[in-house]
Amino acid sequence: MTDGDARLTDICSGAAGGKMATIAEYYAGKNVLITGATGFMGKVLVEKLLRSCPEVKALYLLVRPKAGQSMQQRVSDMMTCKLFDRVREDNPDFHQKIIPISSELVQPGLAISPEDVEKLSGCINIVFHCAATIRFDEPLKHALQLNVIATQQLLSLAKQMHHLEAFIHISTAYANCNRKYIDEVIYPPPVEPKKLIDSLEWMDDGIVRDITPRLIGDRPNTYTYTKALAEFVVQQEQDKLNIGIIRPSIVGASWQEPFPGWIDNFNGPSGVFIAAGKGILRTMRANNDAVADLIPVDVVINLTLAAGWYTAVHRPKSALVYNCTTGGINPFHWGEIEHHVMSSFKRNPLEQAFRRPNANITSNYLINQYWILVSHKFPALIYDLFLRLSGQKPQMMRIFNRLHKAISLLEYFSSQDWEWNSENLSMLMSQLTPEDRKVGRPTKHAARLGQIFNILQLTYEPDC
Ligand SMILES: CCCCCCCCCCCCCCCCCC(=O)SCCNC(=O)CCNC(=O)[C@H](O)C(C)(C)COP(=O)(O)OP(=O)(O)OC[C@H]1O[C@@H](n2cnc3c(N)ncnc32)[C@H](O)[C@@H]1OP(=O)(O)O
Ligand SMILES: NC(=O)C1=CN([C@@H]2O[C@H](COP(=O)(O)OP(=O)(O)OC[C@H]3O[C@@H](n4cnc5c(N)ncnc54)[C@H](OP(=O)(O)O)[C@@H]3O)[C@@H](O)[C@H]2O)C=CC1
Repeated sequence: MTDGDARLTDICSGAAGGKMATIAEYYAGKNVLITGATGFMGKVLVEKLLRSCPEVKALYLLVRPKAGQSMQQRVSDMMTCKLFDRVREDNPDFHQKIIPISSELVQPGLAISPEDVEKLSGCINIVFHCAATIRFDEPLKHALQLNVIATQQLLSLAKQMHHLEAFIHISTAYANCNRKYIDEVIYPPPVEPKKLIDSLEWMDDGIVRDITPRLIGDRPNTYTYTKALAEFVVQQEQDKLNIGIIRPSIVGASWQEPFPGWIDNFNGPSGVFIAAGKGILRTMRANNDAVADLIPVDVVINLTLAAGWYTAVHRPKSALVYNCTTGGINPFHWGEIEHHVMSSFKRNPLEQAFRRPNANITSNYLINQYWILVSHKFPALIYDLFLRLSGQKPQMMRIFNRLHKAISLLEYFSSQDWEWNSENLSMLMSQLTPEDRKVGRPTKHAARLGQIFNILQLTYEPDC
């Protein structure tokens, strides 16, 4: 076991002997309900609970059938991933603790059978709500359905749970990105969610599309808008439930757990890095000096489990919000990221690159447009011409069009920075042992090493 492993295990075992139940002791014998368990963060949460809190009683996962696969098949496939190798080594029968429950979150009653509702009501102790649509181009009606209405329905189910001790909602640090300084409070919603839900119900998709920019106002997309509304609906239940809200910033590959560099998607910066490494992306609008608030997924999940424990044990009077960000502690800037990414790919080139990697960021709109023309569109045209002449189907312009759409949605986040207060996070850390604290909040050196790991040692499991 490495030094890092020992410390990361301690976050769940409270090795320094706190007065109250340690985190692993707390989760022992508990039944946990998780939504979004097949997603990026959900999988890491399931793995971490099974590995570091081995006495947990059972994990009930709300899963839908998808792409012709039953929910059981999807969960079985997920458990064969490399991500679960360490759990498998420790306990080959770990799958016995996983109980998939069929659920489609955008259906009435979450499409959970009455028998399952009864079962969950009688046994669940902690709920982790991770499911959401994280697409920046999601039509408002669907984003509202999943991020807000499904959250309301899950809260209704939670209120029926006789032994519920904590409800942990995963939000995003960017739910209030229309503000420059973001405190650990729930801000008044841009609109009363009920009024919006009632009005959108009768509108057809075309009308909703037309009024979406007016509704979302100074937020960049339907994702951040609906996540802000979701926080408000969660807060409405704070008198009846013990609630914790986690707001991670940009979640990247794992720093250490269960091994460095694990990721299952090309969302956000990861897709940009790969496009740069392949020599496709040569220019992007980003501010060199703006903070790149990246946080490794394992750090977010450690905090999430710690927040579940704290919420259940301390039962705070009102919902506690945890801004789970790195900028205030270990500021890392987009300019530095560019430098690390490019030097990593120069030392370790990716296979089958389109061109030699050479990406630059600029905050200047016109300079960026110039390089898009010269370094993206012109080479794509030439390459497509070559493909046509050699009897093949042109494809490069199509790839660039998709890339331009993706980066146009991301530029809002790379061109400015935000300041997040993280007092509740500090308070939570102070409740942990000194060793645990090091783990939950990486040192400056570790955070930078984490970034380099994330770039050099990515283990993509896209079909996991
Ligand atoms: C050189 C150094 C440069 C340094 C500067 C870097 C700056 C980066 C700045 C990033 C800032 C990100 C901020 C995020 C903040 C919010 C965090 C959260 O709360 S929530 C979390 C944040 N949420 C998000 O990040 C969601 C953002 N993503 C979206 O909204 C959509 O994916 C889409 C609209 C971009 C594309 O829609 P659509 O055209 O329908 O396409 P599909 O979705 O169906 O995917 C098609 C294929 O493209 C792949 N791919 C996906 N994304 C990217 C990418 N960024 N790029 C490249 N590729 C990408 C995808 O894997 C798939 O591959 P395959 O299976 O075909 O092989
Ligand atoms: N990734 C990031 O950078 C950040 C994420 N967050 C938040 O963290 C949470 C998890 O994000 P992440 O893991 O990245 O997202 P993913 O897109 O990887 O996972 C989303 C999960 O939600 C499930 N889901 C979506 N629609 C439905 C539905 N109709 N019924 C049932 N389940 C559904 C998906 O299931 P299925 O497999 O069936 O599609 C999947 O398990 C979200 O709340 C997000 O807002 C916050 C900050 C940053």
